[in-house]
Amino acid sequence: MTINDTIDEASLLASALSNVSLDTQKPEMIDNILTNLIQVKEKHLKDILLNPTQQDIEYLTNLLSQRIDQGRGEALFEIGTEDYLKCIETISTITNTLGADFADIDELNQIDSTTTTTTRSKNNIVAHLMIRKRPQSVQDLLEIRVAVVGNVDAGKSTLLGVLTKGVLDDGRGKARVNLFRHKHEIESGRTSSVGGEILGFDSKSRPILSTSKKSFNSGWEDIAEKAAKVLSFVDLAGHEKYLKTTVFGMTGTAPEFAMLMVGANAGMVGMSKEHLGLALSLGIPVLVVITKIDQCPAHVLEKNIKQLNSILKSKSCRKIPLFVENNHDVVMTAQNFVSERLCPIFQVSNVTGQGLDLVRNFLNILPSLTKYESIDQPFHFEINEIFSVPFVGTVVSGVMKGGIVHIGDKVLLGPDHAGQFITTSIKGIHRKRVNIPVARAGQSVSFALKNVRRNTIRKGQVLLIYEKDKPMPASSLKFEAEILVLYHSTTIKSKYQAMVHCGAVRQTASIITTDKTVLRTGDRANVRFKFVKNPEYLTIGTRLIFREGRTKGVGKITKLLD
Ligand SMILES: Nc1nc2c(ncn2[C@@H]2O[C@H](COP(=O)(O)OP(=O)(O)OP(=O)(O)O)[C@@H](O)[C@H]2O)c(=O)[nH]1
Repeated sequence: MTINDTIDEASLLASALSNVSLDTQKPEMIDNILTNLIQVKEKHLKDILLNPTQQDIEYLTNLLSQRIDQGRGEALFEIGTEDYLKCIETISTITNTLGADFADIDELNQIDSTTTTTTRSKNNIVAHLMIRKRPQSVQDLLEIRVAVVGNVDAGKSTLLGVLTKGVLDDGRGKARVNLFRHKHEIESGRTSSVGGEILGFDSKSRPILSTSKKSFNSGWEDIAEKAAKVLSFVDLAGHEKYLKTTVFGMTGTAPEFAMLMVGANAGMVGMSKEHLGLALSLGIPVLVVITKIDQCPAHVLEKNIKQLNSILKSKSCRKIPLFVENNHDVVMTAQNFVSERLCPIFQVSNVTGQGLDLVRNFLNILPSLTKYESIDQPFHFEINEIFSVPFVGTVVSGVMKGGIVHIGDKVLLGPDHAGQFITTSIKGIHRKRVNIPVARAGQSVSFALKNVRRNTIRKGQVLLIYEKDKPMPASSLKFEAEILVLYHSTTIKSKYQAMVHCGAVRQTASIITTDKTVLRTGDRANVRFKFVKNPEYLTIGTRLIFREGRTKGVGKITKLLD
C-alpha cells in the first residue's frame, strides 16, 4: 500500500472532522484554559514579584486563587525575570497562603517549593511553574480521562505499565503483565476488555508510582490519597476483533483526550487509522506516542514518520503535527492542546526509557477540558458498568455528566423497557476505589444503589436528579440525527439497521426515514432512527457513531422524537 492509498483510507475514516457539523466546540474553553497560563512578563507584575508590598501580595494571591479555581485546582505560571530565586520566594509565600505547592516544570529534577533552591542559575530566562492545590480529600482530585488506542502490539499496555509502575519494560511484555484483566489475555498477550490504570501527580508535580506488586488496579487507593491530579487511562483494545469494545470505550467513558500509540517499526497499520478516525469523529484531541524507537532502524522510522505526518496533515485530518523534543515543546503543546488541530507527537522507548520524561511532563500539565459550568447543571450520570458487590449490593460505575450528588440523595434510574424511571437512592460513592461523600460533574465514580437488582439495570441507562412533583424525564425510541456515512459498500436506505453508539448507549437502531433516497459513502443527511429494543435517555448535540460490519458513520443528535 502506498502512502497515498493510506491517506485516502484515513481521509475517509476521518472525514467526519471537516464534514459533520462538529461545532467548533471550545472557543470559550480555550480562553478559559489559556487564561490559566498566567504570563508575568508585564513590567509591573515583574516588579511585584521582585519587591512585593503587602498589598501586592494580596493582589497576587487573589489573582492566583482565581486562576487555580478556573483550572480546577491548578494553574501554570510563566515567569521571566532577572532574579529567579527572589520570584520563587514571593510565589512560595503566596502558595503557602493558598494551601498550594508548585514545581518548576522546565527542570527535570523538579525543585521543592519549600526549599526555594535550584541547581543552576535561572536568571534572565523564562520559567514555568505548575501551581497546584494540596488536596484535602479524594473529592478534590483533578481527574483527566485519556483513551489509549492503537494497533495490536503498539505497546499500549506496556506504556501504561511503565508510566504507572515506574519500572522499564524488557521488550518481552514484562511491564504489561500487571494490567491484564482476564486469564486469556495473559496467555494471548492481548487486551480485550476496556481497562483502566491511573497515573497520579502530587501538588509538587511528582508522579506517584504504584509500588504494589499485586495485580491490576492495586494501589489505586494509595495513589488517589496522595495525588492532587490523576490521569485515568482507558486502555482500549487494539485488535479488530474487539472493535466493538473499543468504540464503546471511546464513546461511553467520555475521554477528554486520546493517546494513539504507534509502533516505530510498524507505522500506522491495522486498527490505528480506524482508531484515529474514531477520535476525530468524536472531536477528541489526539496525541501520538511512537513506541519501540530502541529497536527501529533509522530509515524505517523516517519512512513511518513521513507516513504519519502525511496522514495527520491530510485534508480530512487537518492536524498540525508537532514533534515534542524538549520541555519547551511540552509546555507549548500541552497548553494549546485544547485546540483539536494541534497533534503533539512523542517518540519513546519503554525499554530504555527515552522520551518517557516528556510524556510524563506533558500529562502532568495537561489541562482538563471539562466544562466548569457543568457542575451547575442538574445531576446526570451515565452508567457504563454494572456490578454486584457482596455485602454492598448493586453498584454502577460511569461518568458524571452534570451536577452534584451526595450520599443519601434520592435519584431516578432509567429508562426501562417502557421508558419509565424508578426512584432509588445513593447508598455509597467511590472515586478511584476510595469512599467519598459527594460526586461532581466531570468525575468518573461508582455508586452503590439502594434496593435495585443488578439484572434490572443495563449499560446506557442514566441516573438523574429526582424532583418531587416533577414529571418523569422523557426517553426516546426515535430521534433525528445529522449523519455522515464514512464507509458503505453499496447504498443505505430506510429500514437499514446498525449498532448506534452514543455516550454509554449502545443499541441497534433502524433508519426510518432520510432526507435522501439513498445514502452512499461520503453522503451527509438528516436521518430518523428508531431503536429496536428500548427507548433511551438522549440529549441533543451528543455525537454518535453507527456501524454494521464494515459500514460506519458518524453524526450528532439534532432532535428527540416521541
Ligand atoms: N523493544 C521494545 N519493546 C516494546 C516497547 N514497548 C512495548 N514493547 C513490547 O511490545 C510487545 C507488545 O506490547 P503491548 O503493550 O502488549 O502492546 P498493546 O498495544 O498493549 O497490545 P494489545 O493489548 O494486544 O492491544 C511487548 O512484548 C512489549 O514488551 C518498546 O518501547 N521497545
